[in-house]
Amino acid sequence: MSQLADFQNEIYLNGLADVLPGLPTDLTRLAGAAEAKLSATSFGYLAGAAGSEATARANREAFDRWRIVPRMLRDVAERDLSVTVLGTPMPAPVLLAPIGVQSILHPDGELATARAAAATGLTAILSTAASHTMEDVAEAGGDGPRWYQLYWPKDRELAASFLDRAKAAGYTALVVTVDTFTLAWRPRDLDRAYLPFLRGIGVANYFSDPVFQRAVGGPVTDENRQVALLHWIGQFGNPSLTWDDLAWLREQWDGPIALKGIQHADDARRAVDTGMDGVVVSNHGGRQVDGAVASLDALPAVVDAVGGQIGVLFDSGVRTGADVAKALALGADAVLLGRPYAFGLALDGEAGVRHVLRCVLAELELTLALSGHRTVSELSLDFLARA
Ligand SMILES: Cc1cc2nc3c(=O)[nH]c(=O)nc-3n(C[C@H](O)[C@H](O)[C@H](O)COP(=O)(O)O)c2cc1C
Ligand SMILES: O=C(O)C(=O)c1ccccc1
Repeated sequence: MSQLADFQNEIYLNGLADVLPGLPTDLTRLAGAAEAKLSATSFGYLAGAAGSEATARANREAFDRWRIVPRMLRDVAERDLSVTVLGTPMPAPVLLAPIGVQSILHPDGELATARAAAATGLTAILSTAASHTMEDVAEAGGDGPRWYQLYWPKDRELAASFLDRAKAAGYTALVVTVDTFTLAWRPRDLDRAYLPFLRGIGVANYFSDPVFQRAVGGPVTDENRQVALLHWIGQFGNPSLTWDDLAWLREQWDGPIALKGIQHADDARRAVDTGMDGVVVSNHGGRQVDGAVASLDALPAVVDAVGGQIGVLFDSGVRTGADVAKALALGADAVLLGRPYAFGLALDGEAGVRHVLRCVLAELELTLALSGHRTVSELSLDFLARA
């Protein structure tokens, strides 16, 4: 029977106070609620995007241009949305996108996110730029599945150290973000001259690293803090990387690897050719190249190009369960949820993230069932029509 959609029954039967942390169930309303709670700088960093934010808007508009065409009388009594993606079994094809610096949203930051993900059985992808160390986040997540996102630093030894630590802490798959070797032109942050890192947020995994510490003359203290921050700025991204470097990465990590930030079919094919296990079709939520194509519009060509040889994950612009269903119908194997769960974190910590995840999963299952689908594999382009 239905499991993920049980959240709906729980709300109706047990009442609002017992089930909901007072947050909207229309997930498109989360941003407004979070804005009222956060400082202008934190909200600006989270909700903002690159340039005129045209690509961030385009991500949403692309979803609106597809409409679902429900099918009837197909016996959807037994539903099962579970899938296995890059070796990880999941109750539904939804993961938590890597979002750095989460302590600007809530003091528990990534620890709360890891706990909420574990409670719902979903996989959280931890950012290299997390505000808590990957070891502490792994402990918070307990038995829950976890993947690690790499921001590939200039120093290979530091990169290798990150990967060793991630392996030791039980992260099973690696997501390498290739669209952000530097932050883009982001007016909301520029107008306030706000960067979390310069306030020491998002550097926990660097400052705690033995290779990093060696480079700054020992553990980071008040004395060498400025040196450490400057070293971080110099190390964070590597604009010289090419496809050839992936061979080295492949040697360092024996689990699955996915490249995050792929938009072009030829890049997706190169990911296959270089032995990657997956790609994440993403424009970083419109935060990098303003004017870039909507991520959903880039998805079909990538799906076509890889022809099932490797996994295709998707993010940017997903806000509701129906959005997840649309991306799956267009060929994604799974979808990463970004800002929505971060809004939940800002609003109510672990409970807020759990709320958002449960709403998305319930809405996804109801959308599929009410449209005549029992499993994710039954979805096809037939599910959609152009608006
Ligand atoms: C505040 C914030 C921080 C982010 N930090 C990272 C990060 O550390 N690593 C990364 O690969 N992507 C990062 N992303 C991008 C997300 O992983 C994801 O691609 C994006 O949020 C998806 O778009 P959506 O928010 O519209 O769903 C960040 C996004 C936001 C909003
Ligand atoms: O803000 C971002 O989009 C992002 O990816 C990032 C990069 C470095 C540190 C924290 C977040």
